[in-house]
Amino acid sequence: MSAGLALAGVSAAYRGTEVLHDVDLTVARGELLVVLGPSGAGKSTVLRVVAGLEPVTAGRVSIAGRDVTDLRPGRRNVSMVFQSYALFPHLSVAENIAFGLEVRDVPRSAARDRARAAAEAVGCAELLGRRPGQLSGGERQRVALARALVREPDVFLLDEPLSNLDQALRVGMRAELRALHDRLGATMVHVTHDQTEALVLADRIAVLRDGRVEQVGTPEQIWRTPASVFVARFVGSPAMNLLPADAFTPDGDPPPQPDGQLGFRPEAVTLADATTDGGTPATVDRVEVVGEDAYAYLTLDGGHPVVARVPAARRPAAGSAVRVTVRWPDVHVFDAGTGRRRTPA
Ligand SMILES: Nc1ncnc2c1ncn2[C@@H]1O[C@H](COP(=O)(O)OP(=O)(O)OP(=O)(O)O)[C@@H](O)[C@H]1O
Repeated sequence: MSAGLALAGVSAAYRGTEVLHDVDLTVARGELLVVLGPSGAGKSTVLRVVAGLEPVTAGRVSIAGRDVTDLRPGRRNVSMVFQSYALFPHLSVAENIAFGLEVRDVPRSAARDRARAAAEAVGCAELLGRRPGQLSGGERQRVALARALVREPDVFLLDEPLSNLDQALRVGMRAELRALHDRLGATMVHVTHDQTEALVLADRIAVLRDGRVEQVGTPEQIWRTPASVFVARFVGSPAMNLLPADAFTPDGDPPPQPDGQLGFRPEAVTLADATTDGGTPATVDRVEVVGEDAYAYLTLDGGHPVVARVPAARRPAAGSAVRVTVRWPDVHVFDAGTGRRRTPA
């Protein structure tokens, strides 16, 4: 794997309080890595450390095979796109895009040509004469991307660039961003707290929790074999069900160590009439219909809550009694103490 970016044993602190702890991450050249985690996990700090905006307290950062740990931001050849877009309001779109080039002494006419090419690449060439105040959120986002692009960086750092857009625009821009990545063959690190965005966009996802890397894997690995209860519950909506092993008996042959905590996704749950044999008795507390799907919120006999995803056309009625079945192959077993995965990957 040729190295686009590597963090090795990186720690970082704000005013003496460590917020990144011994982070190891590698991003291959041309790879799109999404850093996913809840608010405060340290996602932005990872980007700031790579960009050189925050110093490390331990570890090394290298970009395109070059150790940049002690280099100032301007010498690292990275471009960062912020959630706020950070455009200069008094400059035109063309000047905003070219700004990074002019401070680098690129001649004016060359800078103008490159700004136009970057604007064309992200579909905002018709906006070059406007000012940021005259743009929609989606248009500002394109301009911010063009400004990152024009510098031809070794690594793009994207800090929640889609979070200020409405849902429809976010979905559209997400696909465009992925297409742009593929066209450029760019090395990108994209930060988000949105698990769907991560699953759709990423080559690989790094899940961050309290300043530590909890798991790194392809979207499929993160989804199918979450390494811990934290990852299992963070990815997927509604969240994976989690029960103590003695509260519930799945169907079929159990794995070698069926004790600990059992996790299963809402879509792994089958509901049957209360009069059928087998399964665990439960009561339906409430039902939410979302288009073709329905989410049934249940309480098992014994008091544990479970969510089931079923076809809306076959949803149970609130207040009714049902039987809940889950098959062992759909069950993830986690250690009750550490929360780490027990069932093999
Ligand atoms: N300038 C700062 N001074 C002190 N503490 C900070 C500073 N910036 C961030 N922190 C703290 O560092 C930790 C990590 O913050 P960071 O912004 O990297 O998290 P994040 O995962 O990007 O969160 P969000 O999704 O909310 O942006 C948090 O506990 C935060 O409060």
